[in-house]
Amino acid sequence: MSQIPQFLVDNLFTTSATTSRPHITLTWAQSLDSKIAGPGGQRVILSGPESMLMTHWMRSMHDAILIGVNTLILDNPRLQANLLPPSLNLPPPQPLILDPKLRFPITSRILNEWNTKPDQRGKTMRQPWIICGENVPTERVREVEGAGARVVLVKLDDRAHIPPSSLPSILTSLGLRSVMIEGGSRILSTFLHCPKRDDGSKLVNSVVVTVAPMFIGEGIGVVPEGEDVGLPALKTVHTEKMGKDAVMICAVE
Ligand SMILES: NC(=O)C1=CN([C@@H]2O[C@H](COP(=O)(O)OP(=O)(O)OC[C@H]3O[C@@H](n4cnc5c(N)ncnc54)[C@H](OP(=O)(O)O)[C@@H]3O)[C@@H](O)[C@H]2O)C=CC1
Ligand SMILES: Nc1nc(O)c(N)c(N[C@@H]2O[C@H](COP(=O)(O)O)[C@@H](O)[C@H]2O)n1
Repeated sequence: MSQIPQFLVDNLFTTSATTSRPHITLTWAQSLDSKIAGPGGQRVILSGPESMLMTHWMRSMHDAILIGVNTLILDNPRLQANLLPPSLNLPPPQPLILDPKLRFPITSRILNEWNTKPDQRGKTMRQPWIICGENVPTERVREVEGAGARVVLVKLDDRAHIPPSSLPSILTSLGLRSVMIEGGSRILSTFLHCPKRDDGSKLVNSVVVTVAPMFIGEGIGVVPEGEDVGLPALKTVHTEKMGKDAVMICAVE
């Protein structure tokens, strides 16, 4: 797969997005028993090589990739599109971490890569941007910025979370036209439960799910236990077999 899979081009419409109306894609890989990780949040490789590569193409189609701070802590990801051919010189996606209390570990791999590979900046990686509550102590903000990340202060909701409805305006203020939200469970749940943007329009534009033919058993569900009520209806837009996996592109109704 040396170019973007055509079914993504045909069904995601990220290129028509603008900074004033950013495109939001929610995506994850799950087992047949609807788990995204093992016991205690242990990372599980669900995607086969073909669907993992497809995920990296999707990363490169969006201006930004977003995860929750627990995923950053548990998986220690790089959030790059490093499976794509380097010769294509595709602009790397902007990593965003939703981290209300600024728990971001400055020893994380994503920051280490940024600090130790200056020649790769803007080529294969971008500086991690951490979105946190405006009540975080200034000394902590300085510590994280001093370690090399950018900290973006935003208003929190009454649960001390970054309100999903406000993400579009945060993206607009950061000059980003599209975001691919990769998880984890709590982030997926709050975005799925929040139908509208602050301006009243639909929050999530696309949902892309990789289903791997395996059972995890005990583990982390797509949404946390007890939060599987009140989820929106989805409409299948396209289904594609990728190696051993099935990939579904859906729209929120
Ligand atoms: N298979 C897959 O595709 C993927 C699997 N995963 C898995 O998901 C697991 C982690 O999921 P989970 O523990 O739920 O953590 P998340 O990654 O969803 O992070 C949750 C944290 O994000 C912060 N947060 C900020 N804004 C919000 C908001 N609006 N709603 C909810 N939380 C918000 C909170 O931090 P605070 O508590 O500090 O307030 C919260 O505890 C890992 O095991 C990882 O392996 C992750 C991504 C993809
Ligand atoms: N698409 C997909 N398939 C899986 O099997 C996964 N476990 C994940 N996890 C997500 O990818 C992140 C790690 O990616 P990198 O190491 O940075 O390439 C991880 O944090 C999850 O967001 N995704």
